[in-house]
Amino acid sequence: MFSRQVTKNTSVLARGFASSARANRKVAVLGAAGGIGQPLSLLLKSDSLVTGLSLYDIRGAPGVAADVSHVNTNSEVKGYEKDDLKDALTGAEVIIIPAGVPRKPGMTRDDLFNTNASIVRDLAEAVAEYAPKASIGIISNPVNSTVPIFAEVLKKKGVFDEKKLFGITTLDVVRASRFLGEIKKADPKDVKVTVVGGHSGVTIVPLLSQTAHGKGVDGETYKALVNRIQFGGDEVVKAKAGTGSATLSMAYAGARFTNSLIRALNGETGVVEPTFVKSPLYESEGVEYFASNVELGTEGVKKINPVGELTAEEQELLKACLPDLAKNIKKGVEFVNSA
Ligand SMILES: NC(=O)c1ccc[n+]([C@@H]2O[C@H](COP(=O)([O-])OP(=O)(O)OC[C@H]3O[C@@H](n4cnc5c(N)ncnc54)[C@H](O)[C@@H]3O)[C@@H](O)[C@H]2O)c1
Ligand SMILES: O=C(O)C[C@H](O)C(=O)O
Repeated sequence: MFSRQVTKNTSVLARGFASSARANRKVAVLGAAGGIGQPLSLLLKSDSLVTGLSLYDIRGAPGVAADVSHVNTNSEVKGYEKDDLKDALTGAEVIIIPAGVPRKPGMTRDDLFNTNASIVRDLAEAVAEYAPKASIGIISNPVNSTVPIFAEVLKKKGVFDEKKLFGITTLDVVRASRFLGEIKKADPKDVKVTVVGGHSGVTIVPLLSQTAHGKGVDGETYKALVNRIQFGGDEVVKAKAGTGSATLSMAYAGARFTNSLIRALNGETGVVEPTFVKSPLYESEGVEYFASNVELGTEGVKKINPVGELTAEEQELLKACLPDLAKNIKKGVEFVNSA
């Protein structure tokens, strides 16, 4: 799937680990029996960089694990459910979390807060206890709030490392690349779009001017494209008519992010992914977490790239994003600290 990377991976692994044991890259998926969790687990099983898979869900993960474990790649797969979180997390180096409820038509991501905030908080407590040094990727919505929730729990437990906590916003760039590719009749693999901000509605800020294909898009086409990137999630929620939100494209995006993270942890240089992290970029405006292109390294976040030059339209988009994002972040922080 990630063939270009895989070719590169092989050479990096060959260089970095030829004379030693293969790096332990055990990945835990929390929420592994869900709409995202199942295809994500399959994609991770087919990633040669993943050496072990620990699949946890409150229900159903042992069945998913038994199924996925028959795929003939080298990694070990184990399934855990109910109270087995300790065993699921022990030894995990990367933890990807799609646990929580998805939207139904008419809902915003923030409407999921009441249910998902406590799920994410409880999982964070377990991670702090059983895998405090792991790198963590959060998929559960609302990402703009669940990442701060996770961070606050880790801070309270004294194990927060801002280099190792990521909100997964890869789906926004996957969509942007596909939608712009459709308009420009270009292969999406050649269409790289930077998307910054957060992961919901107007907090999603595509920077089309920064890509050759996006530069010439203007007028109504520009407006419609920005709207489609910002509200692509709603398109899927509506089409699924009450049965959930994006699962397959999210699994693809989550597997891509995980593959990039592991390549960087393994020592590959120049690995850049967009992700929602603790960021200095707009901290002075009360926005403590922000998604931008982030260079990943052996310790997690290596360098947070600035947003670059913006057009007047993009400045307007950013102006609309920041207050909403600040509110979502504050809500997450207060959820943990007012309890
Ligand atoms: N970041 C993104 O771009 C993005 C994209 C799509 C969906 N999402 C979000 O991902 C989440 C999951 O979506 P889905 O479609 O897979 O939902 P789903 O309902 O199909 O699956 C969620 C799974 O989480 C499990 N779960 C619930 N509480 C748990 C807990 N405490 N520990 C472990 N597992 C638990 C459930 O049993 C279920 O199997 C939603 O919040 C959704 O909004 C985020
Ligand atoms: O739209 C949703 O609720 C799920 C996800 O955040 C998405 O962008 O598809």
